[in-house]
Amino acid sequence: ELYTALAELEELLHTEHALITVIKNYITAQEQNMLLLKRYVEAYTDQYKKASDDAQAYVENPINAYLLVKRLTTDWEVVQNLINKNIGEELITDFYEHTTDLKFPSYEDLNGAAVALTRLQDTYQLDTSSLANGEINGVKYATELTAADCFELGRQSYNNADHYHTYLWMMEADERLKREVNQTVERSEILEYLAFSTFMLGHVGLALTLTNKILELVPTHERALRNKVYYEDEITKTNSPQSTGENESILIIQNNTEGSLPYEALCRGEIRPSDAILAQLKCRYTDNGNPFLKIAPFKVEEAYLDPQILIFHDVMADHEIATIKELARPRFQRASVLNFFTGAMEIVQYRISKSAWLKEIEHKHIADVVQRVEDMTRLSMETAEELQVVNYGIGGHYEPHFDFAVAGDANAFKSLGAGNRIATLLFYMSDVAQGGATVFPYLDVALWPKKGAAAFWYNLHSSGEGDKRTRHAACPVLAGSKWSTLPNGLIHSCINVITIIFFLVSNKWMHEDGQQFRRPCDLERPPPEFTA
Ligand SMILES: O=C(O)CCC(=O)C(=O)O
Ligand SMILES: [Fe+2]
Repeated sequence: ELYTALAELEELLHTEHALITVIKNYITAQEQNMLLLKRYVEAYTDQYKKASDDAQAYVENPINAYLLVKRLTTDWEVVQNLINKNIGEELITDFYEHTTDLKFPSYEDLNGAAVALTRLQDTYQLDTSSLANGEINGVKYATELTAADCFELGRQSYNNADHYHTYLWMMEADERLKREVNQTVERSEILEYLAFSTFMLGHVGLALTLTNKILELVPTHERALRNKVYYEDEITKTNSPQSTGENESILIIQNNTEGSLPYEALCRGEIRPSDAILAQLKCRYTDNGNPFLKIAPFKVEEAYLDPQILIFHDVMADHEIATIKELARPRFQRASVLNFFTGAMEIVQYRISKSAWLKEIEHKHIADVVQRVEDMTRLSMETAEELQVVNYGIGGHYEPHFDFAVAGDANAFKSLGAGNRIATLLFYMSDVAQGGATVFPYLDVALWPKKGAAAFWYNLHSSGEGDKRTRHAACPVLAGSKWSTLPNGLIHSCINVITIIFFLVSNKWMHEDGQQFRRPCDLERPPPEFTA
């Protein structure tokens, strides 16, 4: 699976280069073969012409007689071999034998990439035809899609039973087909998918009109003939209105309920905290009381006050970022999520990225970063020595979630080692051209990734209870590549009823240590007016 991390998609360009080479080799070999065949046929024609002038005189010459026999025996055998020669098969077998290190995307990748595009389309409210023009928010990023490219997007949506996007992309394919000189797809095929998706979206009248169009193009189209009867029956049975064409298309688009989730408006940068809240936010230098930081204090920006969300600027150097990326690349695995009911780690559509874990002892740069986390947060890193490196793929995202385990859930606690995740520190290791913000739907806060910066917030109240206001999401990456690093599991140590139960069932309780002097426990509770 390659589409879930951009770092892996890059490798596909090597594959593409190898494919270009093999196709070129095939053409050269085929051309040489043709050249030889042309020479033979010219020689045959030449001799034949000479012979036909006077056949008898020609064969009376013993050399001519010999050559005639030769041409029709060994020469002909050579020619037959040239005609029969399967250059393609040889080249392809050889290609696969010698390029075992090349990565090939699978059909799941194709489907994943197509779904990602439709997700981006919804989240960022991108108009289908601009996207097909290779434009994202007015910036031209890619080449134009052909009718066949749009058709394939529609077909992938159809495979996922996503009729709305099937409809949008098949409409676009049909539009584009009208303008294509060398048509890349059959119109009847587009119309078939269009008819089916409009029917599934509840517009049987339009489905019938589209099916009639198929029959104008291919009067013997068997499926269309059957569907026509079915749709006509359906119209009489349900007393459905006849098609209104254009108006009905508008209705289909307006009735779409996808893409209207509130957090997506935050992803688009349409919402921000009130001016009253923003006016209170400050930037400052801080040494966190650490003498070591006196001459090089941290640059801290407040992104929100209650709960506090901080941005630390310039806390990861370019050379550290390069080391971390290099170490993580070969180890990427699809990020999974804990199933609270079964306790198993699962791969889910709502979290699309790849992760790798790096240990402090692997490289000085990692140890330096881990030490910096301790200096920044004043939390002990004893229980959080691993760094999780994340790279998001096409449309990669993580839908709204809490970073703390839901109270009362023994499985969730088990996965955390010991105790709940007290805080999250998120290093951004790349700028993201468009999209990819970390958003907090309950706070109207959006943090835009900035290379070398880090976001920090407490997930738990100091009582140990989860702070529901910290619910957050990673918005889909619209353009660019998003890399981030999270020290894993900053562990809280407040002993409450849940953790006591956990102690009793776990043998890892020795890890439950470290933060009690850094962030003392108290009885602070979530504000009563807030219910998530
Ligand atoms: O990458 C982001 O913006 C957020 C990631 C996140 O929420 C997580 O990994 O828990
Ligand atoms: Fe998170």
